[in-house]
Amino acid sequence: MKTSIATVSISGGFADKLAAIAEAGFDGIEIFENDLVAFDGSPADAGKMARDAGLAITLFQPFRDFEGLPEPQRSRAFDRAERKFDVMHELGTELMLVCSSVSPVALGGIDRAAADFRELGERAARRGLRVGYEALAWGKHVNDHRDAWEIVRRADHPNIGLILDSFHTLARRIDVSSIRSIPKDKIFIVQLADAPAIDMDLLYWSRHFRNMPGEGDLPVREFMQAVSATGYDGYLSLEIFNDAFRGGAARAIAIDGRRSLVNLMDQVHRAEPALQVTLPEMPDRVAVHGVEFVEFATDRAGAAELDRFLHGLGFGHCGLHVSKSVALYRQGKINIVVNTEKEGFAHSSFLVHGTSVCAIGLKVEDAQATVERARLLGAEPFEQPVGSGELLIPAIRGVGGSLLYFIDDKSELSRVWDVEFRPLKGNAALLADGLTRVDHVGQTMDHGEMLTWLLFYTSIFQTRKAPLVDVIDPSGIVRSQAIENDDGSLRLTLNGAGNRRTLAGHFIAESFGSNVQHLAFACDDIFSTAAALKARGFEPLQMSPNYYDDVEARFGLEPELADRLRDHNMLYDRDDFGEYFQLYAPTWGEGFIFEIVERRGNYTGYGASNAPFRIAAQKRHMRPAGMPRL
Ligand SMILES: O=C(O)c1ccc(O)c(O)c1
Ligand SMILES: [Mg+2]
Repeated sequence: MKTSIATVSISGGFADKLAAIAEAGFDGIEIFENDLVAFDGSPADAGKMARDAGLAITLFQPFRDFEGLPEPQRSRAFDRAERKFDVMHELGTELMLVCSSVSPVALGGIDRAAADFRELGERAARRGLRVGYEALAWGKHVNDHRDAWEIVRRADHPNIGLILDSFHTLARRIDVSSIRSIPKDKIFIVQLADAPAIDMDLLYWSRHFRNMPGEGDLPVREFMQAVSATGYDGYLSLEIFNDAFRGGAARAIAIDGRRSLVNLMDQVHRAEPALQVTLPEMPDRVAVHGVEFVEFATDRAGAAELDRFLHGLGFGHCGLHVSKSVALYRQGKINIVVNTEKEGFAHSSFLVHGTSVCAIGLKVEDAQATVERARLLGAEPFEQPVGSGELLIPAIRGVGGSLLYFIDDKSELSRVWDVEFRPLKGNAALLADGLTRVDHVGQTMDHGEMLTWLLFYTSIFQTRKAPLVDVIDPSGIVRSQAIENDDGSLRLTLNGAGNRRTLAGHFIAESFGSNVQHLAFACDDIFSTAAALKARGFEPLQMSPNYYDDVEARFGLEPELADRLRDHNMLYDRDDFGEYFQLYAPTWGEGFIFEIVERRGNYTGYGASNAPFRIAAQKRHMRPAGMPRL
């Protein structure tokens, strides 16, 4: 697989773009003309910089409004092309992209366009160059790759070929099987982009909302299967026009890009094994069986606070690490690890973020395979020295530099609790209020990071994304993207904060970066859990009385149920598949959220419709009178 990316896809100046692209492991770049025009060296300098960075220049683009012109515009277009051929010569690239004309004076006619391309092919051949033709989805006469291919076919010139761009084909829902019969030698390059399913003007959609394959909703894999069926094995070149990427972190976006291509071709290979795909052997996306543990990093004072809080939720302090200052709290299948070591990863994490979740442990089908796949997708494996008698738990870096550890049943990793912890007898049995497992983990991040982590989780694990949901905070919108596996044993929510005054934004600002903000625990009978917690002195987050009047009216609830909800400060939601009950603890620290939920039937959501009211309640709780408004 040969990978390339258009310079428009990455933020920064030309040198920044090159550095990020090269570091992410791409083989080449497409030079978007504006990036060259903005660059303050010669085209030869730009070409040298790219080659010095180890990058081929795979394409120079775009050349616009060429075909179908009447005279005198036609002759001028050829003159313009010759000027750009000069630039390409200096740059050191041999392929130019001509996109279909949007000129109001352009005339239609496949043969007219074919004749123009034949002549352009002659001129390109004299210079040792090639020209590829791409159908823009909004082209005036040509907006379908099948028409562009017919023009290229009739131009019948070795230096004229077709350029396929997944966006233009898929945005118009053009049948991709039409690609399979195109001779591979006539496909000069393949551009790839995905996009979220939004109903809008094609040009605007393309120029602002494209994203990496796998980050959007277009069937890019099917498109790429059709391309691969031709035998095409040239560059796969990302061409991503996206407002957020233009302002994003160049290195992170480049890594996402490379990850998206490896994942895409792996998916293509698995969907249609007969296709020739050159990729290193890699394990398939790994099945996850749940959250095995959540680890907090803190100090002694923080640990004492957490201890009180966890006891209040019915967790028993039931284990001590054999050699480290690490405590284990348990309830049902939930393991909470509290790490107060004075060195190592957890301690560094505590110094940066304060008391916070520094790691999540996932139960997976195969821990080694997970790290191997993640590594091939550009994730960062993590290792630190382990003490004698401890297990080396495979791990990678996740959101905000935190860790994802992997436990499986295949190896001795499954015995980690017995091997690494001395039981504290008695405590566990005393407590336990019916919490069974982690229902979901909410990770809060800047809005611009959401696609990065969406691709991270969906490319490494057998998971899929749920529809994006807007969570309405009184101070702004927080976008929430759930990622789930089929049996619901893994549910993650990525919450993207747009500003610092939302509860999510405040949390990122105060804890210095993206992190787990929200832990939701499942139970089987939330009313009995609520009663048991109450008996222990647990005081839930106080909801406004108006909420209960509204929820009763909205769902037509029986008055008794509404009263029970009100008595327990419980929240309620319902969808076509089931019901959802939520009980919140008061916010902890700078907005950390513990929640208890019960799903009845097959409720699919996370209570987004309750979010405005619960966030308002949380903010009231966090802002004692006289404190500045959040
Ligand atoms: O938006 C455009 O104009 C444009 C230009 C060149 C391309 O390759 C493309 O896909 C779109
Ligand atoms: Mg394109």
